[in-house]
Amino acid sequence: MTAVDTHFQVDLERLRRAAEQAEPKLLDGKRISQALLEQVCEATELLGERGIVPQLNVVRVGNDPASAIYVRHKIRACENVGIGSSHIHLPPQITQRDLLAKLERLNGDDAVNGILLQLPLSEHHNPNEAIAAIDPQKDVDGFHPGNLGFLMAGHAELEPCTPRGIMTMFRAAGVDFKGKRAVVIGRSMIVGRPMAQMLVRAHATVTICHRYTEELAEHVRNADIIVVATGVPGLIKGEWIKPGAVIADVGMNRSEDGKLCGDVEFDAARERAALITPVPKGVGPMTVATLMENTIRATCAHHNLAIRGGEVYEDVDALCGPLDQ
Ligand SMILES: NC(=O)C1=CN([C@@H]2O[C@H](COP(=O)(O)OP(=O)(O)OC[C@H]3O[C@@H](n4cnc5c(N)ncnc54)[C@H](OP(=O)(O)O)[C@@H]3O)[C@@H](O)[C@H]2O)C=CC1
Ligand SMILES: Nc1nc(=O)c2c([nH]1)NC[C@@H]1CN(c3ccc(C(=O)N[C@@H](CCC(=O)O)C(=O)O)cc3)C=[N+]21
Repeated sequence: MTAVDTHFQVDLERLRRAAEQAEPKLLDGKRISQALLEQVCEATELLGERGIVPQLNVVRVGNDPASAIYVRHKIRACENVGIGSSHIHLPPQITQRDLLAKLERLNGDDAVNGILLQLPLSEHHNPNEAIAAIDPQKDVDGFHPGNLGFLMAGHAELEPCTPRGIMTMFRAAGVDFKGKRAVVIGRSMIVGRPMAQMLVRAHATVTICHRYTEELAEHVRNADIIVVATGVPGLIKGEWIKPGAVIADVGMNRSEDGKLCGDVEFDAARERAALITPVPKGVGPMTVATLMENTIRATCAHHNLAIRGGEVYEDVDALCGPLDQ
């Protein structure tokens, strides 16, 4: 599918069939993620035949309640697909130095294929330094500066899960990127910026908006593809949506009654859009499934294997074709 699929190639056709089952206008992340996880499961079975069990290690610092929920989702996903997991929960007051030492230990542990440092950390930590301390080959979040650099260069092995999951969902739904106007609202390192890179690589014309963007509504009105990741509920109004636009809503906002909602006025936007992700059951499950996909990729790379079309290949270099988009 893309240049980054050297070690594990997902069958897009199967994801397409899942996308087709969705309700009208719905970009059904839950359904597409299940089709992706099925393929991850098959990959763990193939690896299991060779005595290899992929292993993901999640490191969580402090007691952020949302982080606790997300980590639980990730560990449960590992259990469901046959990936081994462990969860290291560190106290909020752990020093930066001790945190780095923990990460170093995981880097050196040959049984660990993926390391995920759940964000946010505590106030006194330096997250960039901590992320940079993770072995880039185990960086299943794709946040290491080396991996982000490879992403910009067009050939990262491990890419950030949320934007990659959104691209997978778009591709499963047959979204056309070439020459289309894409607007990304939010410029974080974990979502907005890598998202914009992936869209531009797919030949969209990309605008990145943020807090200081003037006339946000005008940018959105012109967009064929809209990705919103701000954490501001209802920021994007339904009436701004160009008829036929495709929308991925990354926002995860919890209202007082405990309900989740995104950054887009869902009902009004759905009226006009061609496709829109719901919250929940949209981008979130794709993020988790892509984390599983990345863990397989890191494991295969570690063992110099490739999994494609239900087969395991040992001579990976011979498989690497020319870079595509
Ligand atoms: N479903 C999933 O899998 C995931 C969901 N999330 C959710 O997505 C949301 C964003 O996450 P993340 O990227 O980490 O968040 P950050 O807080 O790191 O970034 C938010 C971005 O939104 C921009 N922004 C904030 N307010 C406005 C505004 N009024 N107008 C325009 N832009 C604005 C900020 O601009 P500026 O840079 O100028 O401050 C910033 O770039 C959160 O709700 C988070 O919980 C995140 C990751 C995964
Ligand atoms: N190192 C790191 N990597 C991350 O990938 C990372 C992170 N830190 N910090 C926080 C954000 C947020 N994030 C989500 C993952 C899954 C759902 C998810 O599964 N959402 C469900 C609902 C969850 C619920 O019930 O609360 C859904 O949308 O259907 C949401 C958000 C990953 N993040």
